[in-house]
Amino acid sequence: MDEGPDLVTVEKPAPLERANSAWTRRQQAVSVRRAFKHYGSSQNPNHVLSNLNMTVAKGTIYGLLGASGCGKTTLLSCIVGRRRLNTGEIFVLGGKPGTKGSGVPGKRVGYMPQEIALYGEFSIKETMMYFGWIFGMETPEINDRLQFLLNFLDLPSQSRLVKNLSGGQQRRVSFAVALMHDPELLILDEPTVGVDPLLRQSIWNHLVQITKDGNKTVIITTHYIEEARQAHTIGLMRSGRLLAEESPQVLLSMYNCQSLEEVFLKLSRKQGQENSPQDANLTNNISLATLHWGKKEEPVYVTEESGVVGLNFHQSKEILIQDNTNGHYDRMNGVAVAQGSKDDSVQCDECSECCNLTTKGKTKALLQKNFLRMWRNVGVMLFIFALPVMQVILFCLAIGRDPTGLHLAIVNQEMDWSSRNCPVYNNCTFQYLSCRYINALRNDTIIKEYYETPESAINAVKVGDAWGAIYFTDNFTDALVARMALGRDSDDEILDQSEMRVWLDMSNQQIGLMLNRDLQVAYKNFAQKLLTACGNNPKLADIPIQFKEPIYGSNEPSFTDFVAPGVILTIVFFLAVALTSSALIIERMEGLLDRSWVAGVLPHEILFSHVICQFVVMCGQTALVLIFMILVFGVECKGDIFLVICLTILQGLCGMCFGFVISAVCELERNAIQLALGSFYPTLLLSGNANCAEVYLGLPAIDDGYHIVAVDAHQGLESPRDRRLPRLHLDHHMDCRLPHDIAPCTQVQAGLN
Ligand SMILES: Nc1ncnc2c1ncn2[C@@H]1O[C@H](COP(=O)(O)OP(=O)(O)OP(=O)(O)O)[C@@H](O)[C@H]1O
Repeated sequence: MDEGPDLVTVEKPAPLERANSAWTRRQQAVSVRRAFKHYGSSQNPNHVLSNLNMTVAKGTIYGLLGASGCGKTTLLSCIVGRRRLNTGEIFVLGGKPGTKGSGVPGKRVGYMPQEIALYGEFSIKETMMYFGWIFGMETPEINDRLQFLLNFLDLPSQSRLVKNLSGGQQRRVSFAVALMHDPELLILDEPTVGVDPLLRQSIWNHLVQITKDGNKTVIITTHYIEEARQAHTIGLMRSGRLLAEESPQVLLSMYNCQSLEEVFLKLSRKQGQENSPQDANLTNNISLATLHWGKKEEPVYVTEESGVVGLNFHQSKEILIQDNTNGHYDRMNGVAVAQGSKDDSVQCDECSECCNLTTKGKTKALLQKNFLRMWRNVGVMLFIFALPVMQVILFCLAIGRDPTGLHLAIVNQEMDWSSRNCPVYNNCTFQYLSCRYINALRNDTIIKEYYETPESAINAVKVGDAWGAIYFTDNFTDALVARMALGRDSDDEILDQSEMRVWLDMSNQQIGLMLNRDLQVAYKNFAQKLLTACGNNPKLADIPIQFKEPIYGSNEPSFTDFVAPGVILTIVFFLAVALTSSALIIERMEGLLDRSWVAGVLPHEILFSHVICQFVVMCGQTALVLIFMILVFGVECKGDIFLVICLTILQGLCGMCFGFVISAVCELERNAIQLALGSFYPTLLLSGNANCAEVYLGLPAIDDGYHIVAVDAHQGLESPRDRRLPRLHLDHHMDCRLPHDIAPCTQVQAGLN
């Protein structure tokens, strides 16, 4: 039985060697050392990369193969700087990804993620423009490159929208984006899925072509293992480790296999057998060393340098390097200083770029992206512009007006029920005062329905046919006259008979209070007219409180005007919350944010572009809302309109910030929607905008001025106890002829005349 190849352990390097090895690592396109990565909490981690070493030489195609879920995408996302390792080191193009001046993420890499990660609302050309501008390319240059890529990848017309393309076409557009700026390092996560064999071959040919001169490097993952034969190196990955890292030819001959698939299966089986629980933490180097390689005499090279895993690793790399037409090998070994200085100069340029907040191209690309996405989405456009207008119209039509058509069940035992005759006298006649009072009730809000008995009227209220019932006794007029004439000498019976009795349905507080108010206002009007007809001062009908011209507002304030500012602010605030709270989430979920970040867009640039876009939208919404409120519905604006606009926009900015917080803390769109909706009432109620809250909660939108009148009149007239209080007061302290008589005096005066 064959024994595995010997493991050649390399001694711990001396300081100079270590410096050299660090230098050598920087010369590789990608070098990963002792990489560990897990998802989830540290208590319950899901280990994805376990002590992984990987070396990708410059100017090569590196095929990363492995079963689904073995960690390929995770490794690639760490290489492009989208994720961080838990421990370990990565060098990409001489620098650590994510550090200033490394150019990674940025235009030095071209990344094609596994998901499509393209804006569906964009055409192919717009997609290319977007990424081209981000990469700092000029428009004519982008156009040239676009033509080449359209032909090369056999793409449909450049004006076709990405969302209308087939899955395979979308993948090709995604591939074209990665190739767009002709990057130094191309990272392709399954680019050939859904691509026909002919095109797949031409893609591979292209990759071979671009790596020929040694300046471009490609890392590619694929599930079509056999197509990876065209790669210079193959990394076979399993369970977060590299089982082998070799050239395809060496692997095939080493394992005596016809296909790479067989090699992979062999290696996987071996690893499965060898990987007992106790050696699970050993490095992949050691587990490989224990494999039966079939070439007993050949040692496995395990050096920190190569991160070696397979046989003859260092050799195969040398061959590749020597193959490079521009003498890369020589430079690496002999002209190290020159190479180093080249890298330094690259870093320096990048540094000066880093100092700028953003670039013109990125700003242009991001702004155009945000506006185009909105413009092309009919739902979003309606949401942005039609919704606020609709809300304003509904508010102005539905809120602040008195309800109309309220049925009132009237039982008037003074009138002739059979002929329904209820005569109304407008002179100083004390007959049928009940009919005169009923005539004073507002006809626009109250629909008068006559009933024969109090029981039937009350029943009408109970079954919902009327909002209230009012009852006049058969000698109401006489009792009222006697009450006015006798004043303090009136007995209980006179007082009782002279009262109209009212039963209201108060289940709807707003309607109940409004009817209450109208019944009392009608009494005031009735008394004033009677006093005037009898030659008395109608003011005697008033309660002795004189409301002067208000310091602010008017004596008859409009409820609509009162609530309008709150409604305007609420509309602008919550529309801003709704628009921003999911903006980032959708892009994040579709992998669009990741792709833009890998292309070199920074978080503050994304935020800035959204703020600008949202600001423009908010200005439009503010203009629409104010035009409809003030110009169309005549809501009064007495202050400075400029201040109104500023305050409204500031409120919108608050909504936008709140939306961004939601966007940042929520992973899924539905969580964001839940949080945005759930925050509606707490925000409304805690913002001090109680009037607005009243409207939204459906609380009575009763005019404050009337409310006070209603409360006073209520205290003076309704309950027997309250009714006596003013009288006692009158008995001891007041003369009814004084001009400041209180309400009961009105009745006395009216009766005396
Ligand atoms: N964001 C994440 N949170 C938690 N676990 C994750 C996350 N992303 C990936 N994983 C897990 O990490 C493991 C490796 O996933 P990864 O996507 O890197 O595999 P892969 O080799 O690219 O698979 P495939 O070939 O199917 O794309 C999987 O078990 C996956 O469930």
